[in-house]
Amino acid sequence: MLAYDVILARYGEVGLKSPSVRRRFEKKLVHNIRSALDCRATVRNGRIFIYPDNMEEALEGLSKIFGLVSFSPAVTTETEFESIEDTLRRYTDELRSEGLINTRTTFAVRCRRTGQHEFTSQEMAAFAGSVILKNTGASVDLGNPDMEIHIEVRDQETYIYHRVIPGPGGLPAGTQGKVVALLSGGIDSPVAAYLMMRRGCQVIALHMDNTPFTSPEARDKTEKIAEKLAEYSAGVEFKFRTFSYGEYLEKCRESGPERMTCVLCKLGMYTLAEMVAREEGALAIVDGSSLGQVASQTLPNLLATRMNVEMPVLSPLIGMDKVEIEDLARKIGTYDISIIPDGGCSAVPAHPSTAADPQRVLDAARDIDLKNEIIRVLESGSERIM
Ligand SMILES: Nc1ncnc2c1ncn2[C@@H]1O[C@H](COP(=O)(O)OP(=O)(O)OP(=O)(O)O)[C@@H](O)[C@H]1O
Repeated sequence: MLAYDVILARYGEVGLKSPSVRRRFEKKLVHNIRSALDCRATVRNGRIFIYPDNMEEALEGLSKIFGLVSFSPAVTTETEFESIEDTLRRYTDELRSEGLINTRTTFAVRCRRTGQHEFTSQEMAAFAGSVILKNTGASVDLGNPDMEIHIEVRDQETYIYHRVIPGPGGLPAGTQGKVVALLSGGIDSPVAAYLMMRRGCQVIALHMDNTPFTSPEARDKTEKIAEKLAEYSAGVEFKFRTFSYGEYLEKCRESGPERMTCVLCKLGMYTLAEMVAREEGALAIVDGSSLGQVASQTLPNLLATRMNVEMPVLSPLIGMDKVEIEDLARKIGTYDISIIPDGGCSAVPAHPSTAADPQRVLDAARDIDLKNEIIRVLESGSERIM
């Protein structure tokens, strides 16, 4: 492998902020990178320079740092024609031995420059191009090359790289405040939590354990999903709390209309989520609803299940198709855990209500003494797993 000594990382939206917000975001981004990789990292002129001990591990780690648009492992050399020529020769020798460049391939040099130099960017690109051409026999194609080789001249140091690895985008974790994310063992809610984390939120993941209506596998799965999500939270605490919810669900079945069991279950969840959010200093609730996907996610039911809460309930998947959600779940690594069979929930009635009438839901909530039941769930305490 090439003897890379630094990673140049780029950030997008952070760069659009006002100078003071930008400084705060940059600081957080660097803090998160250092926590993930345990290495030196600094910001200079709109780039983050990262000096890891283990390059491959670092590249893997950076793919989970929100706020990064892309990053490139690079070789540093002095801004002298001789050193650049020498380094380019070694660099392209290595590319040749990896089969990435040869007499049948085309390349282009892209040069960027900051600082005062006695050459222009075009002159440097032309110089580098002629070195590469001589060393590899590859030909130049500026319009549609097989490979781009980048030369970034920054004052007295020059960086050479050819890989530009896409980052996850978004905003640095921990810059947008806290949310409580309702996490089931299903495919959707982990993706919803991930999307809010990508927008910079700190997540308190909340799981209602529906034992005896659900199996121990359902809870174990959710714990594994939480562990996976926590990988995207370097530099920021990720909490996972579970509450025993089975007794409340039993009360819904006993004292509520059968068809409304799922609606009352969800109404209770959002009610509990809001109480936990107040305890945790969170300002919103996140769930994995996607309009019309299942019986509980019709517009009337979305309205009925949120009637008790004042905080915004954010549903980042609301307009997404199942296939899109599944693709994202695969990409972030939660899909394979979510599809482990767990037996589902045995409290679901044969014909769940798909268009619950708000007034009837409120009446049913009163009949089962929902608020007090949920306060009891809250007071019986949660298990903090992470
Ligand atoms: N046991 C639970 N604990 C915490 N949150 C839950 C639980 N069950 C459901 N939720 C939340 O309610 C949302 C809607 O759940 P519902 O069962 O209607 O849909 P779903 O398509 O099965 O969702 P998912 O795929 O996320 O499980 C979920 O996306 C999740 O955010």
